[in-house]
Amino acid sequence: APTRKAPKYATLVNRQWSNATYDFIIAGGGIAGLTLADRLTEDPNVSVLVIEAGPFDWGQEGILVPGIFQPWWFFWPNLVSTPEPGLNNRQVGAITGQVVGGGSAINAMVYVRGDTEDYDAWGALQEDSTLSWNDMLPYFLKSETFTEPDAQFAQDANITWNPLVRGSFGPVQYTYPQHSYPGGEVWYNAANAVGLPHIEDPLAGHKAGVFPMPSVLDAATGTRSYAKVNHYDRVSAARPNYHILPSNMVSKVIFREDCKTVRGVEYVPTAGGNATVALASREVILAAGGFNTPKVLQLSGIGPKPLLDKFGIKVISNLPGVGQNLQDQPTLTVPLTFTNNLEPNSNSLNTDPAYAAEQYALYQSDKKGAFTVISSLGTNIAGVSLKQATPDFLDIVAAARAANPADSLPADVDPTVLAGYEAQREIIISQFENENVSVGNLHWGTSDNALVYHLRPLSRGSVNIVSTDPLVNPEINFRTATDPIDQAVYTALFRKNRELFATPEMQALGPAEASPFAEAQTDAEIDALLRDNINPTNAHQCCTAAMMPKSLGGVVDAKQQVYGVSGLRVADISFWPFQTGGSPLGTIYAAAERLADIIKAEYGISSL
Ligand SMILES: Cc1cc2nc3c(=O)[nH]c(=O)nc-3n(C[C@H](O)[C@H](O)[C@H](O)COP(=O)(O)OP(=O)(O)OC[C@H]3O[C@@H](n4cnc5c(N)ncnc54)[C@H](O)[C@@H]3O)c2cc1C
Repeated sequence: APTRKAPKYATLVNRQWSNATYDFIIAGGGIAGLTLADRLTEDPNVSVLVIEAGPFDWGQEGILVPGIFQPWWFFWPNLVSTPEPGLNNRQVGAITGQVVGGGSAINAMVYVRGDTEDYDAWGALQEDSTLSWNDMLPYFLKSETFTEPDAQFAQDANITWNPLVRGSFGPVQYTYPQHSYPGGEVWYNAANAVGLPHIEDPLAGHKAGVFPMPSVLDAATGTRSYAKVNHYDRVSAARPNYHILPSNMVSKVIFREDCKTVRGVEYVPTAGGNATVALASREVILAAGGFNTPKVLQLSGIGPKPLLDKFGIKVISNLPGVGQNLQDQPTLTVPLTFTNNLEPNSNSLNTDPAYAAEQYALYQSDKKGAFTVISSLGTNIAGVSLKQATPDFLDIVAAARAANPADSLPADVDPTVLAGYEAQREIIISQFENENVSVGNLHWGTSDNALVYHLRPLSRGSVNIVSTDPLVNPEINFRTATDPIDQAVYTALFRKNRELFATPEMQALGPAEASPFAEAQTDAEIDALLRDNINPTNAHQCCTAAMMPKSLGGVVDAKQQVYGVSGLRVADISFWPFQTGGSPLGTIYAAAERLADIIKAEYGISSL
């Protein structure tokens, strides 16, 4: 591979010029984008431009301090779903970050890897893929540094871990919040009492049981460890070859005369204005997240031909899967009242100014206390397998197998997309049978609501452009709860949450579900309640440019290269075939580390 001198520009590009040339241009400076940019620019001869739709944050406490958590600073504006057919046509806000660092700058910092079966199945779905849990584990370790909590605190807070699955040298810092509320221990014991055992290490590949949540908290500073800090600030001073252009949106990928080989990108100011072209001598890498990567692909002529034809976009590669296969991890907030809740709890920072002042002083002096916890979240969570959720789990499995997969997708679905869904569906149903694999999470932050998460939906949604204007948001249709099996699984999880709150441990606190939740008792009543109250998104949108064979509606190959063109890859959460049982951030960092090695090997790019 040719080696070239890096251009001598200021590291932070804050002006634009036409036809600037880089080796790699990355669309989107979120988790995947900045991880790749960092690793590729380890070689001083490789130049990288990251074009990011959002601005740099200005170090506000709402981003840095978990207890002050104000994610709305950088929500992508005006993102709303279509009326959701499975949710009584409710329209819901769709959330994703628009800021340097992407979701990592505003997320809830919960760090939980997926199950071993997830990564093994992703690899098995794709020809020539080496992807598996064993392949991913070294990249999890490379991506992160775990700081052990104080030994006495760990013992008191049920924190245990297996050092073999915890990294020590990577850029992403994580530890545990240095705080626990008394109600958290009660809930922990109640979870044990309903058959959810203590998990030694939720990062070891299984987590069907209860555990304290690891958090991407930098133990040294007490602040959020996010991609801007761990993959840009950490290295930028020494990397004149690593540029970020903030507040600009890639509108489309542009191609050479052969209509196949990538030439660069066109981009526009996010606030509106003229388009500019930047050229990539090697590759363009899309890392714009689960909603926007498919949008950029479609605007570039890569997507379902009928959609592209509708907007008069020249078809570069007819890939019916682009923008399909949308999945999230729906959430349900169960409102609660208590006659005898313990104080302090996760509401106390809001209701008790003296407590808040004392905790803030403790945070400032020792990086400990309630401000190390994301406000509104507690510190414990429980993964629940379908068998743990309901003794009738095999009935749900049988019903899922008996159903016709085509009934779960829109009538006009492309046959390849349907074939891919059928393959995924069988994998997910077999996960339902596995007592080690979680299908949901239960969480109580110790105040006035409990959360029930659905991790492995069978329903599939879509993201499709509605305009050729790059500043217009795509149409987002989650199609949550359109598959009846999802409702059966969610009902089992909802009942499991009730079982937990009915234990003597929790009953001592006098909890009651608020109306209309308390009234819902039969399966039919719970089904109706869920349709009125499920939030289709936990901001974990994924899988809209999936790594699967083209015959299965896939968009990228085993090296995450987009089918039908050369010089274009997808690095972000869009490449996932289906959701894992974890929270996404750790998998995205690790997968980007893995992709960086794939690209470096191809071009002979050196590492530090
Ligand atoms: C409020 C919130 C809470 C969350 N909580 C958790 C949690 O606790 N744990 C967890 O694991 N995950 C959590 N997540 C999810 C997690 O943060 C995301 O899954 C993750 O950030 C996705 O990484 P990514 O690299 O795929 O994309 P992102 O990190 O979303 O980065 C994509 C970037 O691309 C930019 N972009 C988009 N379009 C363009 C374009 N056309 N041109 C240029 N730039 C573009 C965006 O502005 C964004 O910065 C949460 C997310 C949110 C929003």
